Amino acid sequence: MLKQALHQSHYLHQQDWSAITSRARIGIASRKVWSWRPVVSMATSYHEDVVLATRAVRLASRLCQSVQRGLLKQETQTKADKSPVTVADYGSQALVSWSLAREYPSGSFSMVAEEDSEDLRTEEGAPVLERITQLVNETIASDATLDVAPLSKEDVLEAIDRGNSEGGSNGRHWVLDPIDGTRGFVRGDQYAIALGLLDNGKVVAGVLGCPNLPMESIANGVPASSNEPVGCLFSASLGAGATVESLDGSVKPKPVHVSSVEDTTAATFCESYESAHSMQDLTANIAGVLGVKAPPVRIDSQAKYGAMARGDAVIYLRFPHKGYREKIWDHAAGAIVITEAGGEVFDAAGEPLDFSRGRWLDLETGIIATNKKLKPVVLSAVQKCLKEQKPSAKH
Ligand SMILES: Nc1ncnc2c1ncn2[C@@H]1O[C@H](COP(=O)(O)O)[C@@H](OP(=O)(O)O)[C@H]1O
Ligand SMILES: [Mg+2]
Ligand SMILES: [Mg+2]
Ligand SMILES: [Mg+2]
Repeated sequence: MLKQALHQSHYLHQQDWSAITSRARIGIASRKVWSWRPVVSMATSYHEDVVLATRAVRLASRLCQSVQRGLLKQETQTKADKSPVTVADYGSQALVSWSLAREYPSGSFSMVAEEDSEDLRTEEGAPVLERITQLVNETIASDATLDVAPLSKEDVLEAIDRGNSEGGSNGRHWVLDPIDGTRGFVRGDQYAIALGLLDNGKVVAGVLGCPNLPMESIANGVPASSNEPVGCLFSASLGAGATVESLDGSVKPKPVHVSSVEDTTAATFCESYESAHSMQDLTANIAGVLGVKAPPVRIDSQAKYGAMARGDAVIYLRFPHKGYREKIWDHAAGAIVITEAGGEVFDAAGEPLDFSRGRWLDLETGIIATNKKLKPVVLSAVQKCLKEQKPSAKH
């Protein structure tokens, strides 16, 4: 009902919207005026949403960086689904949620996010919650632009649980993966803070904070050391293109474009570092059919989408093992960064990903990203290899 009411208010206030200059819109938006937002249309600008998302992702990135620097073993728990979750996953979700929700009138904020507070509300979770609250407050206190009272443990739990929306095809919903690539994070490798925005079921904006991704190309793998700054922030919004800037703000945003390579033998591909997340024998077959010569670039998280958006790799192949269901937060921000950089993200049927169905993505076997020119030939190689796959290894 609430979503329906908000949806209607977008229509009611469309005239107000068009009367306001874009400069004023940004100023007003940051002063918590949201109810007059229009429904998605060609004329809709999501610039101010990107500004808010960027601020939230930068804040969360600082917490993640600080935890990764001093990562202690006891700061990693195992969730029931056997994926690791750290105090940084929770802390990042609490910070992004807190940072965004304070810009909305009470009750009008909706977010679909990976984590929830259930384990933190148990006796065993009490010290973990204590630590998360401390990290969240340290991060807020270190930001000179934020002059607010410290959050209580209850505030932190509430902020985490604001991510419990079911999303769907109506209204606006933020989509958050507070740490994508937790395994990479724990290993000291790549991870991303991935924040997208859905408007009536379509991803309209996205920000990817990649604290360990070098600003220089990783086409030949991630260099062990580099003089270039490390830490990228990719952002995109519908019709406005995609950009990369440094996470610390020292390098200003510049437009990014996917690779224009048209010859698959000159193409490179990327995939998950974790072989449990994608069938690497299948992706090797697909690469073989395409005549790809270079070995795959294997990195964790949606940092792959960011790297691809600036041309570091030409094709992204992801084929989870049988029974795995993809979640929207693992792809929403990355998908818009790629599409706004001129690429395409699709499943094995060639269909774009459908983010309108709730917390899960229902798709036809696998996720593929590449440039528009290569889509048909990559798709045909994918379909050929899937057909030839032994029935036992099939999805
Ligand atoms: N068996 C599996 N198959 C495919 N993806 C999986 C998986 N188990 C976990 N994942 C997802 O893969 C994500 C990491 O992506 P990548 O493989 O590109 O590094 C994880 O995100 P989290 O780390 O946020 O849990 C998780 O959602
Ligand atoms: Mg996880
Ligand atoms: Mg994830
Ligand atoms: Mg995650």
